[in-house]
Amino acid sequence: MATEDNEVEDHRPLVLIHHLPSFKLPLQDRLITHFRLFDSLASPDASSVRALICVGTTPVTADTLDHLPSLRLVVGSSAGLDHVDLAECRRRGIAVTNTGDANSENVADYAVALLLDVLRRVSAADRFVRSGLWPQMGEYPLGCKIGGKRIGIVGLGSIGSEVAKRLVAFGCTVAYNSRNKKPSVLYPYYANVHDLAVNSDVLIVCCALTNETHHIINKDVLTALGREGFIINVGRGALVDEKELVQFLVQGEIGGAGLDVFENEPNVPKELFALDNVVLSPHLAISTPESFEALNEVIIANLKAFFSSKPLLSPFQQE
Ligand SMILES: O=CC(=O)O
Repeated sequence: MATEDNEVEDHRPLVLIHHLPSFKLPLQDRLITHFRLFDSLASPDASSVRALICVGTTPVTADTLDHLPSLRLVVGSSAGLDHVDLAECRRRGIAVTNTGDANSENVADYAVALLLDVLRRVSAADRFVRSGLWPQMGEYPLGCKIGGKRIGIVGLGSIGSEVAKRLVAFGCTVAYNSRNKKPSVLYPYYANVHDLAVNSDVLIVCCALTNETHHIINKDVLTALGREGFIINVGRGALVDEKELVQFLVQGEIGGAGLDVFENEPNVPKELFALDNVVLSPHLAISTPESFEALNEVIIANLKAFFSSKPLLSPFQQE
């Protein structure tokens, strides 16, 4: 429609891209076809905006929401939403979406990659070759077989289920812990993580970070996992008591770890750098071009549904 001064009226709904300077939404340019974007809480548009995209783990706090009196939707660009004050959103009648299961396969692949790397010592072998040590090779420390390992999955949501499927194909056995036993799942269920650890060679942490799951992997669980046990974390850093984990690794009281997430990202405890039985990764488990496509689609679909008063595609549901 043309306005009086012949400018074309812009019907694209207004959306706030909420991000820390260090975070950028992959494929953000594609959103511009559908939405009018701005990215500052200080903008005059903040008072009227109804939907916000939260980029990465940028915090959405009560203070953020105070700038946005008309806000009715927070669209998360991650599966985990521990950086969003969900209780405050609920109190203010603001709906929240996450990425649903759009990236579960990518994250599950990465959990398995970390597990293979730690147990078969792939990154350590790579460092060994690159540092020119192969010609003088004496006894190279052996890795261990994947098949037959008892895998304990902490959080059998869509990521955990994909991990289970993959590791069963490797000949592993799977058991799990989650808030509730899942009636349709045949893997053995342990109501607490300690008992799961006693009966596992590897713990794979895939659950959401909440008040209940904060430091769910603590000293007792690490002790139960034992010197031959391994831990893989693709959930959130604070699911593991990182200080304890570092102590256990430095003292050789657990077998090794594959970590994509840390308690105080991007800071990684320096003690881990010297350990060949630890694989470190900078919170990359979801990051593939395919996953960025899927992420973009789910964000657009949620926003379109919201602005046309249809049911949201992936309202956040706690596992
Ligand atoms: O960490 C990544 C995610 O929660 O999607």
